[in-house]
Amino acid sequence: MTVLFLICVSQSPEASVLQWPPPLPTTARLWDLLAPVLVLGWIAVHLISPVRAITFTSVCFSPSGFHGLCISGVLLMMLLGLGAPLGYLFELLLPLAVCAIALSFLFSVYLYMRSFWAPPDALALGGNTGSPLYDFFIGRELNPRIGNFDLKYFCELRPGLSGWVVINLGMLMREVEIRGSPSLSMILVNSFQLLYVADALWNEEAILTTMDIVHDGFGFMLVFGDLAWVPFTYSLQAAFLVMHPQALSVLGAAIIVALNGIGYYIFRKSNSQKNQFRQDPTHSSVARLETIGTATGKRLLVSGWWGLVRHPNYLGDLLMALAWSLPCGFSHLLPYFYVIYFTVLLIHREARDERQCRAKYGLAWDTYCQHVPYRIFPYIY
Ligand SMILES: NC(=O)C1=CN([C@@H]2O[C@H](COP(=O)(O)OP(=O)(O)OC[C@H]3O[C@@H](n4cnc5c(N)ncnc54)[C@H](OP(=O)(O)O)[C@@H]3O)[C@@H](O)[C@H]2O)C=CC1
Ligand SMILES: CC(C)CCC[C@@H](C)[C@H]1CC=C2C3=C(CC[C@@]21C)[C@@]1(C)CC[C@H](O)C(C)(C)[C@@H]1CC3
Repeated sequence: MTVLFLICVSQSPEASVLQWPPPLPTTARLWDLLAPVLVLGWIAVHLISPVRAITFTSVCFSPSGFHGLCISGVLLMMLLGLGAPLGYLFELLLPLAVCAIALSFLFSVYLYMRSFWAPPDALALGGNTGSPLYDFFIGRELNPRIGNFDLKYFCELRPGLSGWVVINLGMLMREVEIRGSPSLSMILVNSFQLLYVADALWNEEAILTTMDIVHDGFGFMLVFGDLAWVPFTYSLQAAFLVMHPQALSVLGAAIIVALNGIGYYIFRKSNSQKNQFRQDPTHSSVARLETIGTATGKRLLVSGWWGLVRHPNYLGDLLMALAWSLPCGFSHLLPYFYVIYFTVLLIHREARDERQCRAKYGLAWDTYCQHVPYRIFPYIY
């Protein structure tokens, strides 16, 4: 409901989340036969670049999600060259979201059912409370696979993230149809988010160490998050700009580009530093960093990016989130939905990670917290 509501708001003239009565869609606007064809076709395209089974010691990628993004990009350019009306995605947003939500629900039912045949060691700790509704939501099985095809890993990145980029491009094309050329704001939003998605797919294997893959079950929350929430709510700024053009000065644009650049730099450098340290602590780029030992044998970084705050990667991500909203001006709250939601998500995620690390590392974690007292924002939080 939230996804559909937000799309409706973004397409309404007022674009106000508080407007009353809310801009409800007619049933005709919710359905288009093209939508299920596109959603299923999109998933099928991404199945062509398959993911093999993942164990946390050996991973076979063939080919990478980044190649998948490039192939999708080339296909899209060819379609555009042939005159495909990509701008029609604007009108299709609601039907596409309805299909993605329905698909997420059906797929989660399948995951829930099949989990009863999974061996006990394949189940996730959190998703097996015995309460059917809760377990369905959180997910009972940790890494469900068909043969050696890992369903969670496949859904986490590829269809949703590249779907997000295509929707953004569709919004840009719609703007070109309406106004003759894309606005500076639309170009910035498209470029920033394309960079973010390309980065995620380029560094695809890094998600193997994220909480979602390591700890969480694969249930409705993650399926819906991956296949519906990400493509349809993360693209709200572009959808908003179609009907609500914004004047942006060159100086304003330069400041926003700088903010996104700084955010991306912190995000990428800190994530890469930790990944490198976890893969090979003797590597020259991390070998000189100060660390503390833990009872598990693993060490924790207390200098470099991870000595600045306990989650420098969240800090960078949040700066980028702000830079994606600013091109939409200050007249509406809707384009700031992402940065607000994301702040809540990351604060909650940080608290969850903190609990897990304290349980895992005990006293050593407390020592780390004394060395690095701030969680995400230096001297603030
Ligand atoms: N755009 C979006 O919607 C979302 C984006 N993200 C982004 O995903 C990225 C990954 O985030 P996430 O999976 O939450 O967690 P992190 O990548 O921050 O990983 C946390 C883990 O890192 C290890 N760690 C923590 N501190 C240290 C240290 N000092 N030295 C060495 N290792 C340490 C611990 O694992 P261990 O010790 O076991 O290695 C800890 O559990 C982030 O950049 C985040 O912003 C996340 C969620 C949503
Ligand atoms: C439906 C709920 C309101 C929230 C669901 C949460 C999910 C949308 C997010 C949980 C962790 C995510 C990650 C990314 C996207 C959002 C979800 C699925 C990520 C793929 C984005 C790109 C990053 O570079 C990343 C580090 C690869 C992210 C990994 C976690």
